[in-house]
Amino acid sequence: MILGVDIRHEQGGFVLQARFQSGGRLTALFGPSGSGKTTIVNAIGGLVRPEHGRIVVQDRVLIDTEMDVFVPKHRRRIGYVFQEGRLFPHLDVRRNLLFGRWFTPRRERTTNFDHVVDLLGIGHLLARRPSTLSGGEKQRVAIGRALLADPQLLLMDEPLASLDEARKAEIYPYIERLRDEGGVPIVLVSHSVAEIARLATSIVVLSEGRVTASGSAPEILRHTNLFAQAGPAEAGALVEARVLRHEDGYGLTILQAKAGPLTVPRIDRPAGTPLRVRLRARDIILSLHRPEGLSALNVLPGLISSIDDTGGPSVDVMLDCHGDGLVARVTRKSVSELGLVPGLSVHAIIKSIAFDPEALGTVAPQDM
Ligand SMILES: Nc1ncnc2c1ncn2[C@@H]1O[C@H](COP(=O)(O)OP(=O)(O)OP(=O)(O)O)[C@@H](O)[C@H]1O
Repeated sequence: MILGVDIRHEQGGFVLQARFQSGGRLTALFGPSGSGKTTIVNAIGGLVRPEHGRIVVQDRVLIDTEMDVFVPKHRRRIGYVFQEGRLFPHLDVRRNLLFGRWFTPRRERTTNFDHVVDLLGIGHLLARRPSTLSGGEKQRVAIGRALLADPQLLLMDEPLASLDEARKAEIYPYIERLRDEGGVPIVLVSHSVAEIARLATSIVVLSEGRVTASGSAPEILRHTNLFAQAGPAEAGALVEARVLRHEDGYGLTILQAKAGPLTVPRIDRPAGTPLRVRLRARDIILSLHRPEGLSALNVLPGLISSIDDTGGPSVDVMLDCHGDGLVARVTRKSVSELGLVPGLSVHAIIKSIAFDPEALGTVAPQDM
């Protein structure tokens, strides 16, 4: 277990009572404003002292109120990356990066400077002052500074929230590399389902100070009702696929997933690249028979594994498509008229343009 949190804390009229464990390399904390995400991050980092409970990071107990253990902030070895990078304006990038090390005892400094610079692609920025960097570059430097302090855990509290979509897209691949090659587990606070679909290996969903769900990213994202606040059907399945080939004449790429081949708008990655793809529940329709004469390019056969009926007009139908878990959001009327029940074989139909390009990320093969 990388992270174990079981705390109770009151502040103002707000009661946080959060309990979860995560073994994921990137754990996303997701929930509406005021649900307690930052309070949890601050409790892990030592900025908030919870009244009751226990926090364990990489088998090290940071807080245990029953045992009277409270490791002070500066002894925790927790890295922080804030929404605005908080770099020192009077120091160049190299000195900003090295600043991270000053608080780490010499014998514990194991992170290699050049490796971090390379991982984050900031070698060409070393002599520059923060005021001359773009928002995305500043965040990459802030991440590097936190990493060079040799943390046991990296806390990122909405690190991309102040960036526009283009800057976010520029920084995602670096966070993916950090997740897959950085060797430091990450806790990321995010409001965006697309962002966590792309980056998270584990997800903790919070609501009003309580954990409403936690588990692996593919498992949690399939339950669309957990993400109701982000839009009626923002959630969907995460599947792992590889780039099979490109059809340049049509501007398309064919991916291979366990569920079958998937045709998507062209992705500029070489054949063989592993990717995670988010298939939103609202973009999938179901058919009892293999359709013919249909313009949609993706038709995946599968079995209904369960039906999530939360009482509203739409229902989430969980599918097992040769080992890939998909979810389709259909009307309650369709469930009844088509006679959809667990065990029935169906065809999932997805338009190729329905893939969420924002959520298309690379994935380490052992991830999913
Ligand atoms: N120092 C404090 N004193 C009193 N109440 C506080 C304090 N800090 C936060 N709160 C309250 O605790 C609740 C949880 O806040 P928190 O910042 O953890 O939420 P959040 O999920 O991170 O929200 P956001 O997404 O808006 O950042 C809120 O109701 C907030 O008003």
